[in-house]
Amino acid sequence: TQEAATTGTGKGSSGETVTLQTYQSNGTYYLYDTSKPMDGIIRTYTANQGSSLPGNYVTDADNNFQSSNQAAAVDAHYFAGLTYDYYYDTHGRNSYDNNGSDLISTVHYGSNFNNAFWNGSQMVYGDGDGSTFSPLSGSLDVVAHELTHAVTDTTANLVYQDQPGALNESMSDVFAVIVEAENGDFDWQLGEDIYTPGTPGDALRSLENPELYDQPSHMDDYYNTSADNGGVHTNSGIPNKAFYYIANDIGLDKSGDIYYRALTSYLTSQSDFEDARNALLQSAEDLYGANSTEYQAVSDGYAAVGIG
Ligand SMILES: Cc1cc(C(=O)NCC(F)(F)F)no1
Ligand SMILES: [Ca+2]
Ligand SMILES: [Zn+2]
Repeated sequence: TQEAATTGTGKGSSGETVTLQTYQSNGTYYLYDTSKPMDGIIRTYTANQGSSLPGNYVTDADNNFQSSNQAAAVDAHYFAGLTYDYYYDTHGRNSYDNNGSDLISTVHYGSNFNNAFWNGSQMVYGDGDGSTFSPLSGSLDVVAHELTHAVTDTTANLVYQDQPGALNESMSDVFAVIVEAENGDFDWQLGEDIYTPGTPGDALRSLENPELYDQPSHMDDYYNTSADNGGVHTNSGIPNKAFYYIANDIGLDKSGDIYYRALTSYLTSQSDFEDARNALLQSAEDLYGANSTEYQAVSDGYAAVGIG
C-alpha cells in the first residue's frame, strides 16, 4: 500500500477554508494529523448520529474536506491542532497528558445533542438542535474548554463536584479564553460562535459578566445546589470573574503562566476556591516575586470576588 502524511484543505462551519494535516492511504485521505512534535497525533472521527465511540474516521477522496457534513469534523480537527499548539508552544506540554497521547475527537455524536464533553479518553461533540446550539466543535473556545478538562484530569485532577468542580469548569473557561485570544479572537465569552445561532451576540457564559447568564460573580451569591454536580457550571462564575480581574490587570500571557503553574504544580483533587487563591499566589510568587504587581493582581482579583 502507498501511505503518506499529506496537507489538505477543509471548510469549517464558519465557511472559511483552512489548511488541514491529513493522511493518505490507498488513495483515501483521513483526518489524521501526524505533524505534531514527538509524534503527537490528532485523529478525528464521526459517530454518524450514533453514540458508539470513536466511530468512523472522517475521510475524503480528494483531500479537500468541503462538504457540509464534514464541517464539524474540519472544525474539531483544526481547533484541536490549535489547542495542541498552544499547550506545546506556550507551556512545553506535549498533548493533554504531557506524554504525547493522541488527541481523539468525534463529531456528529447523538441526535440533536446539545453539548460537548471529554469522556476521559477523547473529545465528543454533538450537533446541537439547531436552535440552542449549532454543531459544538464550531467554536475554538469550546474545543479548548474540553481539551483543558483533559489537562486538568491528568494534573490537579479536580473532583467534578462542588467547589473543586466549579474550579475544574473555570480552568476550562480560562484556557478557552486564552487559546482563542492567542489565535486572534479575544473575547470574554464562552461558546458565542455556536450558542443560539438565531440570536447574535449571546453566549453560554461570560467571564466579564457572569450574571448575564445566571452565574454568580461573588462568594456572597454562591449557589448551593445538588444539581449539576453541585452547580459546577454556575459557581464557576466566581473564579471566572477573579480571572477576568487578574487578566485585566496583568494581561492574558502572564495570567496564563500563573494559572498553568497553579493547575499543574499546586492544585489537587479536592482544592477549593481558597486553595485556588493560595495556589495562584504561590505561582505568582514563584514566577514574579512576592512583592510583584502580578502577585498583587491575584490577591486583588480574589478579594474582589470575596475570597481571601
Ligand atoms: C449547563 C451546562 C453547561 C455545559 C457546558 O459548559 N458544556 C461544555 C460546552 F463546551 F459545551 F460549553 N454543560 O452543561
Ligand atoms: Ca469566546
Ligand atoms: Zn466543562
